[in-house]
Amino acid sequence: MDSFLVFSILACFILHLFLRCRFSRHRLPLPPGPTNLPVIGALPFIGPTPYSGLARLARQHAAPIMYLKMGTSGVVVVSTPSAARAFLKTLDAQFANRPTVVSATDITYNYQNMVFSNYGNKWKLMRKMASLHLLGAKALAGWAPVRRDEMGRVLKEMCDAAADKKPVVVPELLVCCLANIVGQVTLSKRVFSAQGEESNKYKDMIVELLTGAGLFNIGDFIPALAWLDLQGVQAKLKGIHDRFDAMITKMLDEHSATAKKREGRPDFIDLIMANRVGDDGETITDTNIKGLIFDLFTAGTDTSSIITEWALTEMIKNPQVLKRAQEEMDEVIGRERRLEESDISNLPYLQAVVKEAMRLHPSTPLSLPHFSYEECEVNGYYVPKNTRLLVNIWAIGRDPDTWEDPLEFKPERFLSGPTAKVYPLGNYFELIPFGAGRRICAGKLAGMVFVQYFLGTLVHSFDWRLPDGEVLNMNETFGLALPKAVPLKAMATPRLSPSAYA
Ligand code: HEM
Repeated sequence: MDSFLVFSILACFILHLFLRCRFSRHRLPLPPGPTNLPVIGALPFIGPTPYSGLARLARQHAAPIMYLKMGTSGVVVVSTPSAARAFLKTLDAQFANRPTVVSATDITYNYQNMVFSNYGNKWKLMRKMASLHLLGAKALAGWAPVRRDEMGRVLKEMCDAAADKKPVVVPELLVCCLANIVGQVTLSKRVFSAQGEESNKYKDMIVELLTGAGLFNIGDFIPALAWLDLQGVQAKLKGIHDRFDAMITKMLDEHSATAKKREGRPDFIDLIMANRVGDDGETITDTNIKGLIFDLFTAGTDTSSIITEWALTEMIKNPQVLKRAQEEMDEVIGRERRLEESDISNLPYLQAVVKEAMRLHPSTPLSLPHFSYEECEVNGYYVPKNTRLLVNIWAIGRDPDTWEDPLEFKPERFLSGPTAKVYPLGNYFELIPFGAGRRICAGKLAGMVFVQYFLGTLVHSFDWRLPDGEVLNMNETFGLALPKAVPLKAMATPRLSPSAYA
């Protein structure tokens, strides 16, 4: 009897604590933010470029953590390093899901890819396999020869253009090269024989996809209106998905027809197929495999190309930066050979240039949306369940309390002074171009190598100038990614011994 009484008192006490906790949380205020209009919420206040519109609203409301309604959906936007840390470190597990949005249904194979699947066993298995066989440090080192070979082909194309006194369109060369790298390591296939009409069509398709996916689609925020597809976004994305799916299906068919030729030399898809069941019985399905291939071709090509293009553009705009980077490379590498990946650790100024480009021109300015199914409390605010999280990477990189002269391109800030030690792989919330926490970019190591190796090679191997009569255009086009509005077209003149390009 006594123990029953003690148990009852304890149970009442716990229930009381639980209710009090719930009750008091509800009495906490929501984070500050703009007025929410009925049905449309704060959508009209955001403007045409959401990353800068949301940064402006956060400043106006003094709200590093800002809450607003986009349509009928609750959204938290974080715009400073400490606000990002509060969500991507302290509340990371809770916000590690992705929202379900109508415009993503097709392009994610109904959320069966890695990028858009919810946090759970399937996602963990896909990430583990990707890290083990493709994107982790050891696997990445294994395909360095593919990167070297593809970069060599780019150099030859550029030398031909220089001999013909023609300019090169930098993102066209880079995306073609990256697609060929991803194709080879994933499916043992060079996707394009050379940069040209086919590869440019592919590039346009990715740009269209990322622009469409980044648009604030009304149907995603007011689900009752989704069937109307008012902006035509859903139809457009479905069209792009169908084209991509046809390309992936064809590549997979060829892949299985050529399996014998690869015996003893498995590629990523061979390895996934051979290890598709996890320890807990979770299985990577054929649809997951298609989704993964889709992720690698989309997330793995344009992102690195965009940052390399911006970095080179900033160097052409700031010739003293270009000159200092070339001097460093001439001293470390000389002019008799081209840059190798193993040189990068000896090129601190090149590394600083890359970090500065990632700070000022992050390729995914609002990262990818996160989602929490549970309510929570953060810094004295109440955040309801079913809230989306947008991390404003663009605003964090320009935060005036963190960065001196935030709008200036100054790689030197990463060589000495308070921000010298900042590194962009998720531990320093001042610079998170790849995000942070559990959902941090699965290809972050590859992304770093791509940008440093490509940029370094382009700058070491060529002198750069704009075609006569042209001026540099620094405008951005917003989508999920943030490319230059006008692709960088420039004259590249070889500066190494001819044998270095062989
Ligand atoms: C400089 C280049 C790159 C940048 C700036 C970048 C940036 C990002 C960002 C911001 C995210 C979202 C993180 C989040 O949700 O919090 C992401 C996710 C992802 N990225 Fe990258 N990325 C780059 C290169 C790559 C490459 C080369 C690959 C693969 C070949 C890749 C594959 C992925 C995948 C699979 C995800 C989804 C991860 C998940 O949801 O678990 N990325 N990336």
